[in-house]
Amino acid sequence: MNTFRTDRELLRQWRRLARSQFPAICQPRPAQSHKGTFGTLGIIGGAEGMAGSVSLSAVAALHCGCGKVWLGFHQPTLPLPLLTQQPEIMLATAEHLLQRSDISAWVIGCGLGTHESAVSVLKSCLQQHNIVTLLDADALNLLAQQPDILAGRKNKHNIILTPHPGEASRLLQCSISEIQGNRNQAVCRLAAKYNAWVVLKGHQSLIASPNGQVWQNNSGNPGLATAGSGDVLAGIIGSLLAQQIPLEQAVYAGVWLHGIAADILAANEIGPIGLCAGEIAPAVRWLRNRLSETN
Ligand SMILES: NC(=O)C1=CN([C@@H]2O[C@H](COP(=O)(O)OP(=O)(O)OC[C@H]3O[C@@H](n4cnc5c(N)ncnc54)[C@H](O)[C@@H]3O)[C@@H](O)[C@H]2O)[C@@H](O)CC1
Ligand SMILES: Nc1ncnc2c1ncn2[C@@H]1O[C@H](COP(=O)(O)OP(=O)(O)O)[C@@H](O)[C@H]1O
Repeated sequence: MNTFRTDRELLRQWRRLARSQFPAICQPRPAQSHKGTFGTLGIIGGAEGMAGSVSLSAVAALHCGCGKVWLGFHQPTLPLPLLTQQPEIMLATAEHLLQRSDISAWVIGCGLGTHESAVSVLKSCLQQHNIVTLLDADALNLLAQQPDILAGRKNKHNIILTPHPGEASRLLQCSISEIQGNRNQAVCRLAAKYNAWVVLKGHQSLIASPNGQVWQNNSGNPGLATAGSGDVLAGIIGSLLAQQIPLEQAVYAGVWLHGIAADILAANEIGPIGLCAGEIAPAVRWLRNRLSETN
């Protein structure tokens, strides 16, 4: 199941790059490890009609190696079909999940919606918990509408924003063409405005640190331009954060793994045309295991 053909030299190059730039994701699992060793990711979003978005994030997070995943749906009752699709994932309402104190990292926003009730869920997440938190999709749309949402937050350097150009244009109140016309400047402006880590997604995603250092990712292909692919990225980065991979490496490596997975899939005749977001996770799992092999 899910074995991918890859050119040996290419795999050697990926190993070299990963071991030099993000060594923490290349470590084999210690023999004495248990599920608690690899952290618990809490994912909040999935309002009515959008349960698929957080489900994609959660499945990707498990395939990327975190120990446990909790899904908190922004719905009064749980969407039951998901229970059978991936029974490893633990389910709760957003309200209940936010009461837990055993979460190692949060991802919030995929399919969250932008109603008033979503604002209070986002505020609770940011204010009750001071651990590393990734904001995507509707969490970014809410932040664009209410920039003071982050105001009560003690530590903003453990906040990661992952806008696509449309979300970036809302956050900076400018046009998408202005963002795309100078992506480097846009990602720096976002990092400075919110004093946070920012991934400006798209072809050659850019990552800016809160102090304005920019890194460009070169993996990936237009197969990733498909519904839910950003939700998968959020799950991958969240998974690495939950595993206590240092924040900088988790963000860089998450973006890189997501892109290489799409390249592996395309080389195996899965896309780029018609690649589905749910197909990315098994390729990420395969790749992480190849990177941690000793030869
Ligand atoms: N299965 C599911 O439940 C899915 C739920 N999703 C969720 O649906 C919600 C809304 O997503 P929508 O796609 O409707 O809204 P978006 O805000 O993502 O996109 C709306 C518009 O923004 C612009 N835009 C988006 N990406 C762009 C880019 N890369 N470059 C230039 N312009 C761009 C386009 O004009 C686009 O029509 C989010 O919360 C998201 O997480 C989506 O991720 C898709 C899958
Ligand atoms: N042409 C492309 N080349 C490389 N990566 C792409 C391309 N188009 C989209 N992507 C990647 O796919 C993901 C899309 O995310 P997003 O727009 O948030 O999707 P969704 O909201 O449907 O989940 C991002 O990680 C982005 O960098």
